[in-house]
Amino acid sequence: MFTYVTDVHDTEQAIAAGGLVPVVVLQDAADAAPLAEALLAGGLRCVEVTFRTDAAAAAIAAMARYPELLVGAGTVLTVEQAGRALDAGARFVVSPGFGPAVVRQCAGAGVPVYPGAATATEIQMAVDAGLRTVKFFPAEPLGGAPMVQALAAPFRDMRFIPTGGITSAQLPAYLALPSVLAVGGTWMVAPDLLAARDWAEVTRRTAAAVAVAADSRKER
Ligand SMILES: O=C(O)C(=O)C[C@H](O)[C@H](O)COP(=O)(O)O
Repeated sequence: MFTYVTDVHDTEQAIAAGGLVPVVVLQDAADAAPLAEALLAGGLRCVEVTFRTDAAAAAIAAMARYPELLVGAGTVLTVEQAGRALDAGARFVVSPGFGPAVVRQCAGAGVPVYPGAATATEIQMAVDAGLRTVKFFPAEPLGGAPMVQALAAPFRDMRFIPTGGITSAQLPAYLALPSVLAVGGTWMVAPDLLAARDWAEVTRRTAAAVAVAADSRKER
């Protein structure tokens, strides 16, 4: 349980605590507050709001008002987006690939940044940049948990947030790996649920995922 995150280490601990990063695409920032409450009711205290829509910055600002929720920004492709994310109160930043300018900007601001990495070369770029956690994207098409395990072998200090094509069914295989910090995905916050404002179903899927994640961790 945490109420306030002060540095990179605390942020990673907070993300690792639930083992899940719901990846949200919000069309309307007015939905941010009910969504935050639905996730919290499901037992999750972390969310990634993607810059796939114009509502992202306002949604991050609305969710950042919940002190028990760790709110990050996703799909951050440019320094302009990163700046808006940080101004809105994002406490971590995620990108689909490795963007040196975004990584430098976040590191300079002291905000944890998790760039996407799909190959050993990209992981080595993250090592060069002084990072110790990357998003592994797109996880399922790239080979899933066995691929993470294979990549983790030479990168002993690297932690991974596999994301892309994952649902509850694949969660245990990923979370059984000590190198996996958390698993990201949209299945708890699927676009059809958000469009229908079906917050009860978001809470139900979140609670189910939280339970699977907790069980999977016991296997480590
Ligand atoms: O937007 C980004 O920055 C991305 O890198 C892509 C998302 O993480 C995936 O789209 C996750 O979505 P699912 O595969 O539905 O779980």
